[in-house]
Amino acid sequence: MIYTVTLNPAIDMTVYIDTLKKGQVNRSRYCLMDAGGKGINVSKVIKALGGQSIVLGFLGNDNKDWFLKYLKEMQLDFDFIFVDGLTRTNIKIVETSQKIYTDLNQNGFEVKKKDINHLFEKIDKIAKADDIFVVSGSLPPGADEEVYAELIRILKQKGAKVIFDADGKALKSGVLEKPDVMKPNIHEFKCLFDVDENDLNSIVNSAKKLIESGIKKVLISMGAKGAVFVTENMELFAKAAEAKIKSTTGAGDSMVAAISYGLSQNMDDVSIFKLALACAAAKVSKEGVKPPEKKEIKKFLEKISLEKLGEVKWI
Ligand SMILES: Nc1ncnc2c1ncn2[C@@H]1O[C@H](COP(=O)(O)OP(=O)(O)OP(=O)(O)O)[C@@H](O)[C@H]1O
Ligand SMILES: O=P(O)(O)OC[C@@]1(O)O[C@H](CO)[C@@H](O)[C@@H]1O
Repeated sequence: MIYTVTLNPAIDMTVYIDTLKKGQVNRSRYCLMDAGGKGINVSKVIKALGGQSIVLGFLGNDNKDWFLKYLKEMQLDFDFIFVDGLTRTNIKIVETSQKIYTDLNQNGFEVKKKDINHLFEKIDKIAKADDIFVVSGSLPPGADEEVYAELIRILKQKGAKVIFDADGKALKSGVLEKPDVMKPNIHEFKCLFDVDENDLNSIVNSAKKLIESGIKKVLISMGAKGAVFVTENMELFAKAAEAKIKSTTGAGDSMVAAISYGLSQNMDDVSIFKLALACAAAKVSKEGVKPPEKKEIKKFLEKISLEKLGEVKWI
């Protein structure tokens, strides 16, 4: 089974506006609301791919009804730990005139020590060998930066596979526990290594250090510039597939969905990377944080071309 773990979910409010004017009253053209947070977006795309997953993590008690209704309508399975307070609302501004995408993310509800202990106990009970756990997103206030590291330790002791996507100090401590797969974007990757984001070789050489440390696959996403995939056997680069962009939110999560689904189906690395790029392109073609449909993903899959590193001309 695939489990996605989201400790800081969010109601994503995507606001479409021609141009955002700072310091003025702005009126949106329209706005979409989605139940989000990284792992939840991953589960949406796993479902679109025809896979099954269970959403785990925390959810705020005070506004849980709307959120749960959304997940039920999407036919997603979930098993949350409910905590005091409101699940945060994150604002995603899409400026249609200039294609600028701005995120305004909130801190989220405060979790207590007992909530964290409950989470560890629950995951310790659930996890079995060969399960796949996606551990992703920011930590809510009250959760110390070691929480992901401890979670990865518990999961690895059980023999579960861990796909990890975090930022900052939580990323730095989690990486030491050697998750099986990592999907940092280039900014997150720069928390770990002092790389020049315009120099593909320096990115690959740093990713190889993670592979040498025992991490099996590292996918570094670079927004519109594409992505790099480094595994024990290969180093690949691909440009982002051309797409009519409606919202970039959740593009990285779609890649994580492809990796987890691909692993659950024993897909090879090349197929996993292609699927990740196709899922990302299909996602950015959707408004708000809506998952793409399988037929849309398939259409993009035909257009993905990979380049072996060494033959790449960097743009
Ligand atoms: N502006 C864009 N144009 C074309 N493709 C894009 C664009 N933004 C993202 N993508 C595709 O989505 C992939 C993931 O994007 P990105 O690196 O922004 O992930 P991320 O920061 O983890 O996203 P998120 O946190 O919103 O899920 C990219 O590698 C690319 O294939
Ligand atoms: O604040 P975090 O947890 O880092 O990111 C949260 C978030 O931006 O990630 C998803 C997109 O990846 C959105 O659904 C959500 O709002």
